[in-house]
Amino acid sequence: MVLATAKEPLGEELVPLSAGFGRTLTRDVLARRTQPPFDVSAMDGFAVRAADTTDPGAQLALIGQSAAGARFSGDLKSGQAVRIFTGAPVPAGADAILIQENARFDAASVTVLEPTIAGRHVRRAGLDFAEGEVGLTAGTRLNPTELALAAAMNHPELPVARKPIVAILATGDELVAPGRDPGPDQIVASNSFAVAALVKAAGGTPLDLGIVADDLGLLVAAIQSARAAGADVLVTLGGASVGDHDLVQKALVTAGLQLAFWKIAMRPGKPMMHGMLGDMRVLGLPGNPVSSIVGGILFLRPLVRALCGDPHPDFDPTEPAELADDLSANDAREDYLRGTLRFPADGGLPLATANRAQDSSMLRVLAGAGCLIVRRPLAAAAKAGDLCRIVRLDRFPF
Ligand SMILES: Nc1nc2c(c(=O)[nH]1)N[C@H]1C(S)=C(S)[C@@H](COP(=O)(O)OP(=O)(O)OC[C@H]3O[C@@H](n4cnc5c(N)ncnc54)[C@H](O)[C@@H]3O)O[C@H]1N2
Ligand code: MOO
Repeated sequence: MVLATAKEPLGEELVPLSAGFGRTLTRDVLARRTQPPFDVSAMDGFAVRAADTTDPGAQLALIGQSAAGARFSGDLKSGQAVRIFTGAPVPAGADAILIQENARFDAASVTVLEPTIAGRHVRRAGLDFAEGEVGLTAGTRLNPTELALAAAMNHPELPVARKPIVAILATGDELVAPGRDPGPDQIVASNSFAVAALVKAAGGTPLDLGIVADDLGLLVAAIQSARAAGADVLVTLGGASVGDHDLVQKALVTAGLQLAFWKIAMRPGKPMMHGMLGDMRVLGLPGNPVSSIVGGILFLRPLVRALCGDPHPDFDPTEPAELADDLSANDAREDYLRGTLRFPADGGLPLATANRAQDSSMLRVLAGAGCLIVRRPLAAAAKAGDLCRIVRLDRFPF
């Protein structure tokens, strides 16, 4: 349902290559030229006709030089050689390179020490790609190698999806920003920093709306400020449950939210909500730090990827592992247990151990976790050695 709100990328912009890393292409990118554009030497040595080198000791007349960026413009004939360097155009009439280690030479002549064969050390024109070929496809999230390829294809800038703006609103009378002096009943707000980093990692632009107290009027004003700022997505943190001070849903509805769902069969993250407020997507994450971060990984990241035009935003973030310990049967909520990983020396599947403490307030446990162990709703008890699925936290993607 969340991804259904992001069927199309948000729009296109051209960015210079230097700003392309991590951006998602909106179109196929075709080669604007052929690479290499001409036959090129792959080695330092001599351009020759291979047939002239079959007899060790054969002597060839040295008639000129071809360097990278400055070709030899004449024709090479039988019995002749041209001094050549890596990256230089192979002269017309030559069909092979004799590397200099296999020759003796002076200013006028070359003596063959080892024969070469036709085509040896010659990179043919178009070896890498030809003009008009598709080098990169729409939906690609640009990595370093792809940026280099785009440059080689002679593109100074690339068409990419506009970055989604994700407004992040922390709620709660008890919250103060890090580094302040919390009052006697207050705690330090932490969730926004994780959610903002997840947004960035997924390719969006986080917009921190700060902390708003549990006050209907203030909440409605903050929600409206997200719309005014042009947010594509609003993430609220906290106030999602059923308590008297959980006003976020009421404020969202007052501001015009069309609620799509509230509460899911998941632990952590049960009181999650989602809907549309005009054309702004809203994800209401629970306030417990672990709940908001796990919800961010499983729901917000795919949404941001979809808005960037990723053709597979719903890819499965889980991978196989082996349970290191027994696990008891699960209840009706899909569970994401914080766990540690060990990697067997034989290169087999990682071994996952569920942490004893699983309270959704415990950030130190989450930060020390290598994975989330996924337990399906109503999963039967499991034994050490059983296969399981994990979401790795020690590396992307998440
Ligand atoms: N009677 C019921 N009570 C609760 C239920 C329920 O089903 N029935 N669900 C529980 C579950 S599960 C969760 S999760 C929490 C989530 O509730 P809220 O989204 O309303 O979250 P808050 O009450 O605002 O906060 C929960 C907890 O997290 C702290 N918090 C909030 N925001 C932040 C932040 N930005 N940074 C750090 N910590 C934050 C807050 O102080 C609370 O301790 O509801 C259960 N209750
Ligand atoms: O399901 Mo709530 O998110 O754990 O504590």
